[in-house]
Amino acid sequence: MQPADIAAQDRLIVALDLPGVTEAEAMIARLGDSVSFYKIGYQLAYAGGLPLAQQLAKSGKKVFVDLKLHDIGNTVARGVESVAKLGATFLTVHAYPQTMKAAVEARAGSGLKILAVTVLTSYDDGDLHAAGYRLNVSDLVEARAQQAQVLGVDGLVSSPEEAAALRKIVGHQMHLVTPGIRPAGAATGDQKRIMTPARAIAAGADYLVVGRPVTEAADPKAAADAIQAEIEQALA
Ligand SMILES: O=c1ccn([C@@H]2O[C@H](COP(=O)(O)O)[C@@H](O)[C@H]2O)c(=O)[nH]1
Repeated sequence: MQPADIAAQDRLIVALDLPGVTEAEAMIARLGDSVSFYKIGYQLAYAGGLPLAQQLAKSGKKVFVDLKLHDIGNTVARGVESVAKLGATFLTVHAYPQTMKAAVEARAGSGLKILAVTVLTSYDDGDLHAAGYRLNVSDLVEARAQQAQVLGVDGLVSSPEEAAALRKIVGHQMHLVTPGIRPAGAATGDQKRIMTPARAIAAGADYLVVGRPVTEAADPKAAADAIQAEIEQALA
């Protein structure tokens, strides 16, 4: 799907980083029609969130299963086959060649799209060097994007800070999905490479992943509506 084909409302993906299914269902009910795309990550997946993912997909919402898989190829492939049965739209794997290759082969014939996590948005150059990498963030993101493209991965997860450079490398053939989104004045938390929703869209991001600025807002629906309005304005 080309970016022009993505409905504006689907560009906001709300991360349901909540303790359980009861809390997640309450948040989904509060957000109502304001949000059409949800992300289920570690916290909720390990607390019964995968059946909820299936239920959400059946109800017409789009679902991003953010499990950031990374293991030997066979294990990744079998995990991808299981997630493909949930009806989810996106599944993340870490951007290591063996992992990406196994995931892409295993999702063939299903509607599931594989996203490769390039460099986590909570990392800066110092964090990468502390982890033993010689490359800085932008060089590693770009190198991994090139490998992902060659391997047929469907999309990339990066900070919006890298979106413009990634567009030049991968064109419009891959989805650019960007966490690290902070509306002006929002708390940064543990994110290090951040942008506002408007700047992320202007930089070329297709999808914006937003968790705490929505789920921890006093009025989550109003927070989501404000981000949707910012996205629409940036697209106009
Ligand atoms: O590089 C990455 C990859 C994934 N994430 C996930 O996105 C959300 C962001 O939540 P906020 O509360 O808006 O910070 C969260 O679920 C992460 O696991 C990411 O932040 N960075």
